[in-house]
Amino acid sequence: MPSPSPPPADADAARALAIDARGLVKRYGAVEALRGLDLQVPAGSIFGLLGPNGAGKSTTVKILTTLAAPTAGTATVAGADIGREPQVVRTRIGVVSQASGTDISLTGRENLVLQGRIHGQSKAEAGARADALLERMALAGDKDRVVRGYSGGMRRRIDIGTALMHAPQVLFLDEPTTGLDPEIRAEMWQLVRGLADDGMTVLLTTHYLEEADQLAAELAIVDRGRVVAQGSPAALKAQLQGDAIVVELVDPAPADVQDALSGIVTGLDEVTVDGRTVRARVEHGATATPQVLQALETRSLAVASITVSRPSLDDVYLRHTGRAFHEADQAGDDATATPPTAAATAEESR
Ligand SMILES: Nc1ncnc2c1ncn2[C@@H]1O[C@H](COP(=O)(O)OP(=O)(O)OP(=O)(O)O)[C@@H](O)[C@H]1O
Repeated sequence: MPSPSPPPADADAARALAIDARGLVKRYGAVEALRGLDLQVPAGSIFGLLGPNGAGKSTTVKILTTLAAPTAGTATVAGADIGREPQVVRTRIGVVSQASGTDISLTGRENLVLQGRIHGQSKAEAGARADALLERMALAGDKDRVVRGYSGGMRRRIDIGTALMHAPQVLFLDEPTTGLDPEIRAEMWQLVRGLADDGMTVLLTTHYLEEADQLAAELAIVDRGRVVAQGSPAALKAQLQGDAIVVELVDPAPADVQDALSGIVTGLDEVTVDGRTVRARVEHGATATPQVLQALETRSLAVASITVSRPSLDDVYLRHTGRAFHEADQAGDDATATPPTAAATAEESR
């Protein structure tokens, strides 16, 4: 006999999913951009897709927005199957890519109205919706100026307004704040939060850890074509016990520095070395700091600085990929490379 309210067999069954991707694979010739990517995005919230350059974020978005077909795997977006119902998917999604689709020779309002007309709206309907969105995007005062004269932040807002003209259920935002200064970035975050407050699902790709931390209710860390961790930023950080300890040495660290520290400092874990930087996890940062300093001094290794901090998303990334995020981001990832082991260091991504 089934119980009146059985617990869900699968946590995903208990929440409505705006995006449900299973086993996505994408090969470009010999390059395997996606290697079996799974992604479950709850409806009505901001979801961050976080990963360094080349991790596979853009490829994932291209597939989910029906611009590219997966080599293998399936996905539904806003309840429609990307393979069987691509037209339906397209009517239910809005896409803001890094390359703006806005016509800079038209006014802000003309761009939005044009988009509405393309989606089959009457002139009056498109005009009314454009005005409401321009108000929402804080562009009402500039709506009759040509976009060529807009600032970077204003252009980004016009791009978002244009993508919202047909009232999509899911909005894809690809690196929405790249190139914007911090003040404008904060304004953009407010705007995106407002969209989710109104029930829209926002899939945000970013390589800014802080952006993912601030904005995303939940995020997936993508590394070399796979999701290696998914959860709320707080939950992902909470999985890491203890403190992060980072030592900057004056000279490059010798290869055996890990052994030197692990043997002497109690409770030291996950030691990685990257040039002059030594990172580790410790149970109690305050207790371990003098021990670390002493161990390094015994080896005549001069210390430039030492910091102890609570786990950050950088630490989460390091835990799941074996590499520091900024290193992987700068290097770009080689999708054909062998995935690293947990003990791998940033050296591998070079
Ligand atoms: N059309 C293509 N042909 C060949 N290789 C490709 C193509 N598109 C992407 N790739 C490769 O697939 C991998 C994933 O690329 P993708 O653009 O999805 O990464 P990303 O995480 O979005 O990075 P970025 O932030 O730089 O856009 C990379 O190794 C990239 O070089």
